[in-house]
Amino acid sequence: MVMFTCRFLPSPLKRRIKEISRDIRASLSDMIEKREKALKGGEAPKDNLLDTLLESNRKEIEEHGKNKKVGMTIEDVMDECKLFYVAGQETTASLLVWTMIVLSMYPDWQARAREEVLKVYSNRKPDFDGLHHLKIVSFYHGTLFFNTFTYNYMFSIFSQQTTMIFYEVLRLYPPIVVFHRQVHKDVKLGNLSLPAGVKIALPLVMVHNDCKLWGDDAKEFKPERFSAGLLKATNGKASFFPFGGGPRICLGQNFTLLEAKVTLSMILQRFSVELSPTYVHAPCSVISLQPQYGAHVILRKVENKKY
Ligand code: HEM
Repeated sequence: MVMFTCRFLPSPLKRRIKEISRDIRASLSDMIEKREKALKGGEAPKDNLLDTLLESNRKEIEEHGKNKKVGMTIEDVMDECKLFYVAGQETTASLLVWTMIVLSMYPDWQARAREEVLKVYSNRKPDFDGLHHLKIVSFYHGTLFFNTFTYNYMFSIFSQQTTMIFYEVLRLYPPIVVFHRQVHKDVKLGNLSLPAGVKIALPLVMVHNDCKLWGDDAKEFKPERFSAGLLKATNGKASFFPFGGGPRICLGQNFTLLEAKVTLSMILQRFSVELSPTYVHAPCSVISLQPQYGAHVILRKVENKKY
């Protein structure tokens, strides 16, 4: 994979990428070895992704001992760890950065979100139960996606709470702006006939900003469009998919919204945020969507008697 994607890069850069890839592999392999030894030695699994993977793998192999095809290899475990890190870290950071920028641009929404956070948590550390009471930051919704399979899948594993502000940020500034797919067999899609093997790109950022789908105010930040739920906001159309869709939909979407809600709550409890005069609005996609010249925002401690 590294070889393929690096084909057109200058040699020193290719060498550096290979070095980094080797270092990551070595460090992961070392961690896995240590945890495997500890688990085999009877230590209780820790509550983290690596131990969960190793433990479930061990049980699977124990149950189907003679079948060599069962269970993950160390390479598989390493790939899963890398995938979760890459898929989860950059994207969540992008969501939070754009949220901070947008709340600096819309102080009224910032004030509404802070008021709600302080009402629910006061100066306490945000906990899971309180997240369900965040109406501006979150709301109850029926979810919508492309097909019954995905709908059921989403419905069954994700809580019904999501985020008005975060959804509007994800609509206007989706961390991943385009998906790629390869057609496996000849298929007719509307007026298009796609032969097997063709690669297609779906620029979701354009769909998210399309006036025909979202109305004349499509380019404006209006979290209230999600106030009655996703189904209502999209009018039943597949016009909002920051986490992809179908069987390969993002595994971390519920987790990321939870993580982002806790982080935003903690920031709003303590700080107000405003745009610096040096901020230049220039979204650009470098793996994830980023503010090209940085997120120049000014944080001020909130005048809150509780602090
Ligand atoms: C704002 C945050 C996030 C966004 C916008 C996002 C978006 C996406 C997108 C667009 C996909 C591809 C879906 C497709 O091809 O249809 C994806 C896949 C994935 N995401 Fe996320 N993601 C986010 C956070 C996370 C987090 C926090 C984790 C893990 C903790 C995570 C784990 C994954 C995994 C494992 C996949 C691959 C699923 C598969 O191929 O079966 N993501 N994500």
